[in-house]
Amino acid sequence: MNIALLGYGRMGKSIEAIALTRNHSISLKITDATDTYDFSTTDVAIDFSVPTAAVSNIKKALDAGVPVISGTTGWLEHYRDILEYCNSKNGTFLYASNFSLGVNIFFEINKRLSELIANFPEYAIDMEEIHHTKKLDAPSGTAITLAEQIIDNTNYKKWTLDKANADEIHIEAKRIPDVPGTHEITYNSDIDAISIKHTAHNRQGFAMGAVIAAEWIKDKKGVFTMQDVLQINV
Ligand SMILES: NC(=O)C1=CN([C@@H]2O[C@H](COP(=O)(O)OP(=O)(O)OC[C@H]3O[C@@H](n4cnc5c(N)ncnc54)[C@H](OP(=O)(O)O)[C@@H]3O)[C@@H](O)[C@H]2O)C=CC1
Ligand SMILES: O=C(O)C1=N[C@H](C(=O)O)C[C@H](O)C1
Repeated sequence: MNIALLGYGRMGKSIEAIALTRNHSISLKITDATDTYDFSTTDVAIDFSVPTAAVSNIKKALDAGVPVISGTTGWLEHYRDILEYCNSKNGTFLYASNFSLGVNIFFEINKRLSELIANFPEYAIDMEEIHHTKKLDAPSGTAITLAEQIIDNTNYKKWTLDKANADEIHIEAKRIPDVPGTHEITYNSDIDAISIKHTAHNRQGFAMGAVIAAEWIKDKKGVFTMQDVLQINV
């Protein structure tokens, strides 16, 4: 399979390394909006770029009739527009805030734990995410997914980076050099605390997940998620 890399930073390079070990080739590397987007030999495009470039990158791939995967975070206010755009082009699109198998298992645990805790208001929630200092967005896309899952199952109404009201989920976003990605959710009562935590040791899980998603999506039409790819259900 020929893969176009829309964004060739930390993740683009990790994806390239894994794609080559799985006998794929890289057809295109884009690092700037002024680059030439020649998709003529591309089977699937993978966008891991910057929040301000993701929408344009995704649309360019869809315009060329190329299935596109995006892992870029920080652009999700345009997610619905992209779904409509993809459908209007009879195209193929998959976004995930986190492509790693471990985090996708963690998402399912988070959903179940929040369902269980929903009936017990004595537990107050706190969420922490830690990433490297070069990360452009806060909170992380993964933290937003986790918070949205909890909001779907409980009386919490929204998430905030600031001091939270009782019906808000506080997300503490810490930036520490070289940390690939840590997410922890704690439910605290006067009596005890329940915590779940995922720690990425490196970027390999994200990159492997993106390549597996690209292999899976290649001949499909429509809008998909990593749940479709991994079929994890608790
Ligand atoms: N979903 C997931 O599983 C994961 C998502 N991410 C997300 O992926 C994104 C990229 O992360 P990471 O690789 O660490 O970031 P990097 O900053 O290392 O890479 C981003 C790259 O995009 C380039 N770029 C800038 N403008 C454009 C453009 N118009 N088109 C294409 N590329 C462009 C940058 O070039 P330059 O440096 O010259 O500006 C840079 O090389 C982030 O949003 C991050 O949050 C990261 C890990 C996992
Ligand atoms: O920027 C990163 O590095 C990461 N970004 C994603 C996010 O925002 O959740 C996924 C992972 O945590 C690493």
